[in-house]
Amino acid sequence: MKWSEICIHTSQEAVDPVSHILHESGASGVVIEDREDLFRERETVFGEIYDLSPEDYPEEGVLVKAYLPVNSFLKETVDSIKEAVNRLHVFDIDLGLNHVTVSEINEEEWATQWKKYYKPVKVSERITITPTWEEYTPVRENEEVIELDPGMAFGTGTHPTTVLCIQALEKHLNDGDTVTDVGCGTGVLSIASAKLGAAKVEALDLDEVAVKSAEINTKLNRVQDRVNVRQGDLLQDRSFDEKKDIIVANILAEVILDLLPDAKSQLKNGGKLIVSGIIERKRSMVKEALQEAGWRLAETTEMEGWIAIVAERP
Ligand SMILES: C[S@@+](CC[C@H](N)C(=O)[O-])C[C@H]1O[C@@H](n2cnc3c(N)ncnc32)[C@H](O)[C@@H]1O
Repeated sequence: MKWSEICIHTSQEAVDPVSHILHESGASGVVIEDREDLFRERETVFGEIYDLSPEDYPEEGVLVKAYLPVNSFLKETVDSIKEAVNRLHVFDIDLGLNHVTVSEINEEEWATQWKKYYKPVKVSERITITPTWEEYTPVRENEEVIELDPGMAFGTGTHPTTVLCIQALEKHLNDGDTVTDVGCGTGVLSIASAKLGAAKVEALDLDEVAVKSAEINTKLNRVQDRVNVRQGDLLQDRSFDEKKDIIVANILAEVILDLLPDAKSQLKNGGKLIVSGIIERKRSMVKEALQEAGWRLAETTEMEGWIAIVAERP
């Protein structure tokens, strides 16, 4: 997986709200570089001497840095961070230079760093996701564990949009259902579907790196007999003749709108469409499009500014 560093040059006054915005946007940790730290009197801990280097600090103001995974949501995430920071003006908060830069982190340097933040996570009542390098023993009777090696594809399984989709699958998927996972990334939603009882899952993604990753992960989780992974664009792959009980798509709002006509023709009567990847601002756009096309809205859920919608085929 690739990571981006987002660096916001701001004022001392804005450090807390800016850090909060970054955390809310999914950053695993925030680094604060404040020049005043160079001159602050400090206590030493067990004889440790703080040796701060002035060149690591800005001439004025404070740098607040955070790390975000490079994925198809990165641009949207950065745009919404900028918007949220700009809105702090409304509260009369001085934003200082308010200069935002985004840069990609050298993967090798970062490779060992980010693994520290990626631990087993319980994402729903039944599903826990754990990276392959962590030892994890289930603690509940009906717990299902998904082991993932995200590599370069999207989907550590912990992004709010993925979590919302897994929770929706847990609620709406019945034993023996058939599922199509559009934009499967690491295959996390296909694997979750199989573990929750799906009889057959078609997983597709445009990106060949994602397809490889999903193939590896389905084998790792021993569900390859029920999950068929292939490279494909949306639902335009006509080889999926059989109508499905569920279509799940964690893609951007605009792509979801393109998907609606095909989803309708490829779902059984009463079949469910689970979509996420929708930021709050685009919630009504997607809802209106679904309603106009006759879909019945069954459920809308929200996590950290992201929305998931479950709709029933008209
Ligand atoms: C946000 S990721 C979701 C990955 C995974 N399903 C999850 O929930 O973690 C979106 C995925 O959709 C794929 N994608 C984007 N547009 C697509 C399209 N038109 N057809 C198929 N896949 C697409 C991307 O390559 C990416 O892997």
